[in-house]
Amino acid sequence: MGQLIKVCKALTVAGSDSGGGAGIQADVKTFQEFGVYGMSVLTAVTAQNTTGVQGVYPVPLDGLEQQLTSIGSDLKPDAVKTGMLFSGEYIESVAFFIKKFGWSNLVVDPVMVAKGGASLLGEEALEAMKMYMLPLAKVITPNIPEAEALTGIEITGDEARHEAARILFNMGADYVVIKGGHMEDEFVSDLVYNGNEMCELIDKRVYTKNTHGTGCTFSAAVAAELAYGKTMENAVRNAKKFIQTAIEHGIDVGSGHGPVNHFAYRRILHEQH
Ligand SMILES: Nc1ncnc2c1ncn2[C@@H]1O[C@H](COP(=O)(O)OP(=O)(O)OP(=O)(O)O)[C@@H](O)[C@H]1O
Ligand SMILES: Cc1ncc(CO)c(N)n1
Repeated sequence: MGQLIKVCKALTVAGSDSGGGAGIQADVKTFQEFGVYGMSVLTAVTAQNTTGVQGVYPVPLDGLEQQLTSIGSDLKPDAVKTGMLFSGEYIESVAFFIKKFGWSNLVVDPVMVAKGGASLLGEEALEAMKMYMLPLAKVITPNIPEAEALTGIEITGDEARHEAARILFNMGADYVVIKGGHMEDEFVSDLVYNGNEMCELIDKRVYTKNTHGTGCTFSAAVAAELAYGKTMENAVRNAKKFIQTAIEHGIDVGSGHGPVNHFAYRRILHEQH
């Protein structure tokens, strides 16, 4: 007779990346690495590889809603992460179901544009993101261009980044993490704001072209840690360690921007023991 094991569960609501480095695939791989049971609701299928995005095919709205209902009627996630949400209409629907099922520990990664420049969210969706998703978020994890789009502030230095964090906090998230991968410094700093204190998570910049999926992986790691009941402070600190190791040991596949290494953290821990 098999033994049944109780596990923590995390759900990602995002787009599929056929190339396996970002989107749903990055999220579920990351959940697995953290020992969390991963579930997924697809908003869209992207035809994508390390050289870019070749196509975006949304899942029909009723298909999105049925997936959310299927999860909600049977499996209660301990944390939920959203990534590519495709459109304002889809955002409104996802927010409706999150409220309906009372899901908490929501990590909103406001994915807008893929690294190569392809749009993953309609411009009309910005208002829906602010109106429906941010008030539900435990944490929002924009990169610099996303923080700029949501706040209307040009982030040219620390002062502006702090101001953007305050504005995002006032839109309703309990915590704001503005990721610093897009800045050019020797160290990469992610700014964390809880409405009270600003704190920075800092590590050395890795000079590599293999950074596909960094944002998805970081926010999925935060969700996995929240699913375990970790505090936000510990969740973001451990997620930063996880992504740093994954970038340092990037994977050599494809001819373009290769993916980060989702199993590096576990491998390295094993090698050390
Ligand atoms: N070259 C790098 N070296 C070290 N850490 C990095 C590097 N690039 C990004 N990071 C880290 O990776 C995480 C994601 O940051 P980034 O700003 O790249 O997100 P993103 O733009 O949303 O990523 P994505 O390409 O998936 O959309 C952050 O924790 C950031 O500090
Ligand atoms: C499906 C998907 N979601 C998110 C990103 C952001 O990197 C991507 N490239 N593809």
